[in-house]
Amino acid sequence: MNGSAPLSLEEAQARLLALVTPLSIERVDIEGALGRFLAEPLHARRTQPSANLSAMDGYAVTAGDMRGPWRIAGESAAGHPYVGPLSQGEAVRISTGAMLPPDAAAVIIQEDLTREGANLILSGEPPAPAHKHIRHCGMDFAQGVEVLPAGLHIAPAQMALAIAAGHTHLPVHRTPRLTVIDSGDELASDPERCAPHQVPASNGAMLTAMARSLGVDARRIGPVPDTIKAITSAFEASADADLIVTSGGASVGDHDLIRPALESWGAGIDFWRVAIKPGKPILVATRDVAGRRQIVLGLPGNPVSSYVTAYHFLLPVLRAMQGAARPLPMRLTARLAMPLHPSGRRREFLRGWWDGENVTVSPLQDSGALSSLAASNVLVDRSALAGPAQAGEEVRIYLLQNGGIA
Ligand SMILES: Nc1nc2c(c(=O)[nH]1)N[C@H]1C(S)=C(S)[C@@H](COP(=O)(O)OP(=O)(O)OC[C@H]3O[C@@H](n4cnc5c(N)ncnc54)[C@H](O)[C@@H]3O)O[C@H]1N2
Ligand code: MOO
Repeated sequence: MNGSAPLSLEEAQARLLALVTPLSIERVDIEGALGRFLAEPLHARRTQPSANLSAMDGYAVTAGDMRGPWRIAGESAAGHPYVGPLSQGEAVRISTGAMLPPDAAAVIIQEDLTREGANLILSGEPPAPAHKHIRHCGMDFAQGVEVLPAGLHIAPAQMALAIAAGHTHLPVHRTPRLTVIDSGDELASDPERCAPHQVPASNGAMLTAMARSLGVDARRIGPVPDTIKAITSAFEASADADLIVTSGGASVGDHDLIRPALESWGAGIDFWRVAIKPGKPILVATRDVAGRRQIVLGLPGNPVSSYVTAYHFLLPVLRAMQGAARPLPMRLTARLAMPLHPSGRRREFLRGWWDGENVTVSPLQDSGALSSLAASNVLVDRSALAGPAQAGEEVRIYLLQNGGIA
């Protein structure tokens, strides 16, 4: 394993996602489905709008009767339709969202009309085409059509559509159970009591928080000392987890014990090392027991390496377990606000700030520097062995917000 070459990011992501089977399907209350992924295509239970409606405030008139004058026959307000017949020479006062009387064929907006007692005179222009201000029955969707595909992320707009389509519950995949293990003798669980040879165990909380943003049921173990026995015990205590994430101990030092602990626990290592900076020593392992698969992600301990690998691997695998059709973050294009030095032998993800147009790369790119990560909203994607880049050149970026998915 030590001798094999690091995988590319895309190869490694594909190998990890190929290990995933989406979790079982359950039906949950629609608000509880927010942030999750639709497990089956959703069909409309009703037609929207379910009648012809006015899109403007004005007056409804019959076909071929666009010049007036008209006599005002009644009113159709939202929720209170006009039920009587409507003849040529008559108009019905109508508000936005109100049902069009069955005999009406046009709505003239009130700005184009003048009211004189019970009569109405055209003072502006009639609508062209005549049906311009009418929202026709089924304009949004018809009963029975697919309104949302399986695998879609359920955000507020998708939730609203599902409600409008007549649903109170949605099919989603069960949320993954995740265990996050901090490992390292130098880790202090209390940041207020941290000796100079120690470091606060910030990765566990950070990784748990990233996972919880996907609604995942995450729990933490540790900090766990650097012994194979202690790490193996932490794996054994994670028997119910679908996914186990470790941070630290993934590299090549004498105290980097995640790989031997995985082997002693009976897990098989699928791959170790990806040609990215930060994040090279990431590993992926699996343990299949009684027809159930547990996936282990061993993330590097450096805080920014942990974050970047969680962004590219942990969040995608959690989305895939929840049935996401597009589990990977999306890449956008931006312009550099400043020149960049040539890059090294690994593809690099540089912390930066994107103002919506230009991106400024942080001068501090050490993989231990949380300060520049916390001041960033994007990762700039630099290919391996890229030459110098000039200000104004296009670069690819990943948005950190919302894990980089829309
Ligand atoms: N000779 C080599 N040394 C290293 C290599 C290499 O290829 N050859 N790779 C380097 C790279 S790249 C990385 S990334 C690191 C990752 O190493 P580990 O995953 O073994 O991480 P640790 O050594 O345990 O810790 C690194 C660093 O991060 C701090 N840390 C660890 N856990 C936490 C935590 N839960 N919260 C906050 N900070 C944490 C730890 O104290 C260390 O400072 O290896 C390089 N070495
Ligand atoms: O991959 Mo390490 O994450 O360069 O610091």
